[in-house]
Amino acid sequence: MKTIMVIGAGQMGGGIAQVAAQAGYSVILNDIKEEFVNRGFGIIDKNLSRSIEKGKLKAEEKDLILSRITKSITLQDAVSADLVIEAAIENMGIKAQIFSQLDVICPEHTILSTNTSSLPITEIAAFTKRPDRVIGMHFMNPVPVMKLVEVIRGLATSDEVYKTIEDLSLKMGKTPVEVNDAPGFVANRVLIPMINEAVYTLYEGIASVEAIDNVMKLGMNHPMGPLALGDLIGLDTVLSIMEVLHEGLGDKYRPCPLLRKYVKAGWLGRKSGRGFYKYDA
Ligand SMILES: CC(=O)CC(=O)SCCNC(=O)CCNC(=O)[C@H](O)C(C)(C)COP(=O)(O)OP(=O)(O)OC[C@H]1O[C@@H](n2cnc3c(N)ncnc32)[C@H](O)[C@@H]1OP(=O)(O)O
Ligand SMILES: NC(=O)C1=CN([C@@H]2O[C@H](COP(=O)(O)OP(=O)(O)OC[C@H]3O[C@@H](n4cnc5c(N)ncnc54)[C@H](OP(=O)(O)O)[C@@H]3O)[C@@H](O)[C@H]2O)C=CC1
Repeated sequence: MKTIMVIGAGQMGGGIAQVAAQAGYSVILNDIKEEFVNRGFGIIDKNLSRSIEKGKLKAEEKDLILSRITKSITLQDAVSADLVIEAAIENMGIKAQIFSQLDVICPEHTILSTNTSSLPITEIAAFTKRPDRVIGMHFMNPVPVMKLVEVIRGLATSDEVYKTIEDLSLKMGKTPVEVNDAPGFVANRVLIPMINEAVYTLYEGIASVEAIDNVMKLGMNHPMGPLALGDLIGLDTVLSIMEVLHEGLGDKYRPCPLLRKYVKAGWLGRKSGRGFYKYDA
């Protein structure tokens, strides 16, 4: 495998492109508009500069890593990809469109993977004529820091494709863990209801934002509180995942009305400058 195309240059796509380039792969970073690709590229540049300041990376290595990343605003560029990692927004309609187009554009050998945080891999695979070459590759946020990749087979995913993705995850410095194709997989089936429950405690006036986060940080040794973590993930993404859990697993996964309200207000967390906390632009 030589060339990896990453679709979606948001916080996840940017992070995935960075670790793939650091692992020595040629990377095509794609988004729908040039300004989004440039924004993703800029964050990678900043992350690498920070690593240089900390003495963890040599200055010349940064240029080499960046030179491996090509910017793209057309899906047609997937024609030269051996692997695609899709990290566009958490929306089945958009993913369906992307996968059906990729299936036409990509050569036969290309593996199509998705970083979806909750949507069924089998359903995404069914939008292609190569379901055996479709797989879930679920990175955690922030990608350069977090070790886990959940690897999720669809019903038809081949053993060869699974093994390739497992090996690639290791080459990217990650630890792959195999999980089954079910709503939210493992990570988000366990994590996101906790965040939703924290929003309910706020909604019901049980404690303030800071108090809720302090309880979980100081009481459970979590590196950040659940509301701050919701802001980091993106409240639109948290809501989308809760909706998938609710639909697939029943009423106990009902999204908190306050979460819906924040998303409707455009308070999406760090990426929009406001969520449960306020952030500098
Ligand atoms: C929704 C899904 O589908 C699945 C998910 O991803 S769920 C979310 C999973 N992620 C988590 O749970 C994250 C929980 N939080 C944490 O682990 C930590 O708070 C954190 C790593 C985000 C920040 O750690 P911290 O100690 O508070 O801050 P800080 O000292 O600034 O950063 C620690 C390191 O991470 C790096 N870092 C922090 N944020 C970063 C980012 N966005 N990109 C790259 N590197 C980052 C820092 O540079 C620093 O690196 P060094 O160790 O090399 O110095
Ligand atoms: N946030 C998280 O903690 C995690 C998220 N994920 C998953 O990763 C994926 C991306 O999430 P995240 O990076 O947080 O989201 P972001 O909103 O940060 O980024 C998504 C990017 O995809 C772009 N995009 C939208 N539609 C298309 C399209 N048709 N083609 C190409 N690019 C498109 C968006 O552009 P625009 O800005 O115009 O919408 C945006 O730049 C989602 O599936 C999410 O569930 C997985 C693990 C963790």
